[in-house]
Amino acid sequence: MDHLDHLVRSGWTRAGAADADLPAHASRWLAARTGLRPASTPVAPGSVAPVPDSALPAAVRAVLGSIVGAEHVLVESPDRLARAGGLSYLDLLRRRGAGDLAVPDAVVVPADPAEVVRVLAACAEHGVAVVPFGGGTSVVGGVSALRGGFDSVIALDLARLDRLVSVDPVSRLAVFQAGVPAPVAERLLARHGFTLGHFPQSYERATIGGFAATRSSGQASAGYGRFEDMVAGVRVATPRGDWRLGTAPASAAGPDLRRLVVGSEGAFGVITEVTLRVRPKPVVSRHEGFVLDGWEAGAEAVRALTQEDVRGAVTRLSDPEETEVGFTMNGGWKTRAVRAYLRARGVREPCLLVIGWEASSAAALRAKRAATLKVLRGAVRLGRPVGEAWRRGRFSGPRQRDALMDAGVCVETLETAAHWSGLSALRTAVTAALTGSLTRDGRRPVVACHISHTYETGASLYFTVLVPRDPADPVGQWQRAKHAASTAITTLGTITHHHAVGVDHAPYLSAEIGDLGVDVLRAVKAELDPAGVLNPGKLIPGPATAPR
Ligand SMILES: Cc1cc2nc3c(=O)[nH]c(=O)nc-3n(C[C@H](O)[C@H](O)[C@H](O)COP(=O)(O)OP(=O)(O)OC[C@H]3O[C@@H](n4cnc5c(N)ncnc54)[C@H](O)[C@@H]3O)c2cc1C
Repeated sequence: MDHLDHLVRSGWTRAGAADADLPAHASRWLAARTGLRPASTPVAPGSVAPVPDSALPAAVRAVLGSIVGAEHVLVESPDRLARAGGLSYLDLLRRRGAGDLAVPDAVVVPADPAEVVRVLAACAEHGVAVVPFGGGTSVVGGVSALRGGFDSVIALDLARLDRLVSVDPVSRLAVFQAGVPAPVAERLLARHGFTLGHFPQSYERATIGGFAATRSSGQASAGYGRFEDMVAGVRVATPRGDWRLGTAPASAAGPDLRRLVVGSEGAFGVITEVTLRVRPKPVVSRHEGFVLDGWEAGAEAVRALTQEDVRGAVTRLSDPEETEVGFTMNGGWKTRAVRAYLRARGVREPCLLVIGWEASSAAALRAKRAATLKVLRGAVRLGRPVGEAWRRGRFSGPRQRDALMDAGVCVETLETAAHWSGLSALRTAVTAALTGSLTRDGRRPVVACHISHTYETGASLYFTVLVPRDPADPVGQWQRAKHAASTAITTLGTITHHHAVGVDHAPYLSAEIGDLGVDVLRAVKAELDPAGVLNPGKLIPGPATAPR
């Protein structure tokens, strides 16, 4: 299956680090700033993980083959290794040979929703754990092949559920099968003049079903909303049968059960179709860069833009550290000129703000932009080149992860959100927790942060961490830092704004939703998945969810 080959990977890109080398000036800066030394050699590059023999009994394999076709039950090592986890730093480390890697016993690739229902019924009957697998971009352990209490586990790859089922241009609705990757969805919608407007950084790989299962949020969320806001209906396969929800634009028929499915991370059922609200494709767009002096001024400006409803579809504020990292990674005479200009304007702590407007006409865009500029009177304008450079590179950040890992860097991200009144305290606490945990033996972390999803009442915070890898304990180094950050987050914000719970956040869930909330999730799971085969160890805290 050609389209799955790229999933056998040690990194984000097909070619690994070769896709995005680390420029020499960036390596020099990292060495000076973090203490990175050439001695910080990478763990073995490439996929060196051992693949155990498949534990799936031959009789069960035959049953699954009778449902999806024997050729769609894959048991070869590369196919299984390809679905052994997602794309977190720890996932990538494990594929490079550090720590234990959970490998599924088989990959089952059904063709349609009916086959998914039958596969789930068979797995429930035979006691086989099922890990739904979309694009495999989870960064929280969501696609780790955990068995729970079962002897075997399959990855249920949704790649063949790849159709745009229908478009209703009058109601502006489109029904997609769950395995459609985001770029394909956009291409299919463009033929009808529509867009979803959902562009997370994982856009190039993630799927419609994965977005719905994780309550994803894209870079243009200020204009188009979170993915859950786009979901008008869902079709879900459960071990107890097919379930469809969402028949009208609004309803008072009891609690909104779609909300129970969206964000259920494959623990309640497998989403097979999603009905999505679509929007006319914008005719014009424009991205510009601005600089505010200091985090507080920047956050205040973003709050004003949001609460006065004049932000762009993209509204993204970097803190001083992230702005500095961006300047340094770019390098070159243009960056030097920008720095000199900002100094001349008296800016001491530059915070880059990128605004992207979209509209159906040039006049409408001009009006939107004018309203934004009125609120941004105190900002230094850097103009289109800076904004458009961000737009061009908006999916390329992850490519540099491979090169950074090869250079011996621990590189990872985490995210949270809080109300405006508590946002800066949350940023300070998480930065301090990460810095405190990772400053060791001459290693000094870079902890950078940005706001990229804004709401009337608050915003998300997204942290990027760079620190020389601890060669003695690379896995433990990040686990301790993540635990420190998560502990700080539980008192001030949400444990996850858009990455979902997976394995990594499950131990912190009850602090947010209460033990009663966890019991409600357990009760729903028991009803929909009585045998407990669906994605064990994910979402719902339990013995399998100790911090990784
Ligand atoms: C570099 C990088 C950047 C990222 N940027 C963003 C971002 O900007 N915004 C954002 O929201 N997220 C981001 N993510 C996280 C990730 O891309 C999202 O969680 C995405 O929604 C996952 O989609 P996927 O198809 O890859 O799902 P997968 O990773 O395959 O699965 C995610 C979870 O959902 C379950 N699942 C998948 N499909 C289904 C289904 N059809 N039915 C039921 N359960 C299912 C899986 O079992 C798993 O628990 C990023 C990840 C990476 C690696």
